[in-house]
Amino acid sequence: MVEKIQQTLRDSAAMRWTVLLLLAFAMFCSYIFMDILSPIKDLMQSTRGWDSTAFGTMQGSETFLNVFIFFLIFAGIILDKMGVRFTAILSGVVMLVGATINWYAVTESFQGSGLDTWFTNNLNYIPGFDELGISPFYKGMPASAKFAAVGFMIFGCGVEMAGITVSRGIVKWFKGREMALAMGSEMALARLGVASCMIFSPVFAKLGGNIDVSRSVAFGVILLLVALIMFIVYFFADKKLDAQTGEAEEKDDPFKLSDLGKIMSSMGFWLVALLCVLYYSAIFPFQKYAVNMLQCNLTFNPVDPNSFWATNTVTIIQYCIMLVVAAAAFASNFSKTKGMKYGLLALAVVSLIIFCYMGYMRQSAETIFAVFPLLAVGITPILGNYVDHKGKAASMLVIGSVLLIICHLTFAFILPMFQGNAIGGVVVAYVTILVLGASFSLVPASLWPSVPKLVDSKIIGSAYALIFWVQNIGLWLFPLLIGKVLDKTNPQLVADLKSGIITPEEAAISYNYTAPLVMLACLGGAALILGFILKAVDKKKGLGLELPNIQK
Ligand SMILES: C[C@H](NC(=O)[C@@H](N)CCCCN)C(=O)O
Repeated sequence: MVEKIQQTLRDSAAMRWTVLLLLAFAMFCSYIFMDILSPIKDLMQSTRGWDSTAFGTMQGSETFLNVFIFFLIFAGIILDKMGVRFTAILSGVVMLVGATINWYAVTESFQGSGLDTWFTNNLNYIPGFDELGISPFYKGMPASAKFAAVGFMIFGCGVEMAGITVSRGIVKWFKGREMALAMGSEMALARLGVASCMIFSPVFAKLGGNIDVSRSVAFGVILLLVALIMFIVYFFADKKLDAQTGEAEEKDDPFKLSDLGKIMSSMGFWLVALLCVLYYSAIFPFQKYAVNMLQCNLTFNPVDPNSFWATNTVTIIQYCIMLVVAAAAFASNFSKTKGMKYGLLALAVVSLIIFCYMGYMRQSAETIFAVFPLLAVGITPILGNYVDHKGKAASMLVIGSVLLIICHLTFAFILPMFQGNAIGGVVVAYVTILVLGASFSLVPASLWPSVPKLVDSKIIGSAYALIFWVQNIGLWLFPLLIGKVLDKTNPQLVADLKSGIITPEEAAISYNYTAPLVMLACLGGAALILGFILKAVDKKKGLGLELPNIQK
């Protein structure tokens, strides 16, 4: 009997976790590309002429095809029909194609090319969409931003397809085993990707003293090539598993259009889906502006370019410290003794303090914001473990929403009060970002494992595709809205920029972010109300959201 169990690849823990590493590393690379331009919004404005509206429209385009052409729903069908390994490779190729277009759009060679002229004169609107005000292009949008948006739209199809494929891949390899931990670990690595891009994207853009934003994007493209290689290696491992088990791919859990009806009739599902779109709309779109928001609100004293703190060696040291924080916090989940656990946590905390101190000494908004996903790396698996053993998922959704509101309001009203106070501003920024990081661990760690409690296990794939689709509506709308609100609520700055009174460099770091931040806090408020409704529905209908995943 034991011999028979040992026969398949997934029965070997080493093999299972190696497969998870392949999938998670592919997602790590994709999350790096997703936010590659976020920490260099100011450089996009000063070197490519992308104002906040152009930046926001380009960033929001990532989800356009998923939302309006229903690509995510098709992705679910492709995943069912063709299986995990085919879809993984397809998503890798789609991401790479989109990213390459995106890269070309921001290169020097695009400037003045035939494509530049064509995009300047064309694609000023999409009939039908423009009338509704939902076009990813507009008249006057810089050609580079339009072409970059085309690439980012294609990339967006690939990355969301990869998201649902990786989730199903994890289920395939970990079902009945450490599935929640595997999902939490995959999310943690994805968050590390965001932290990495916050640190490295500006470094590549400013490498050698001359600014070239396309270098950062090229770095992201290379990583997506690595992601594709990871998926190809996964392909062979997965094929071997199927050969061993004799199973045909994914035939046990097919995606059917009729399943959508079943899912849509579940009130609990809708509450979670709406909470997901509201919460994530206040996080991912914010992530794209956060570095610029800090640049606009904090007073940075220029660091002497010849000093130690201005060198790339410091960047690498700081990144290594970041890895120590992540690894120590992550490993504490697996420690056998209390001494070991607290020792690792103490190491994580001390390293985090050193990381924050270095961010302050470097006077750079990007390294200050990097602690946001970093905290999520450390505590998402810890909270996932808590949900597995103690439950309380609905309560965690409520607490996460409360923290989200507090953080956005602090950024909006308290942080600007510290303008001119270099140390006070950075301390308030760090504390708020860390609390936001805790919120961003509480919600994902409790939201995603709650979905299987709301729908039949046979239609879980369709449920994730649908929830991602609903979420993508917000992820498309809010980057765009933030950009528009920024330009509308800073009319003097926009006018001064147009008339040349201030330079693009000055304009890029002088926005007042109060209005967009209040808008994001309102999203948190709506998520909080839904959280309370969900708790009440859970109590009344016995959905089991507050119960542990692992029943003793
Ligand atoms: C697991 C979850 N992933 C998502 O929500 C994806 N739809 C990625 C969205 C990113 C869009 N820029 C997560 O990362 O918590």
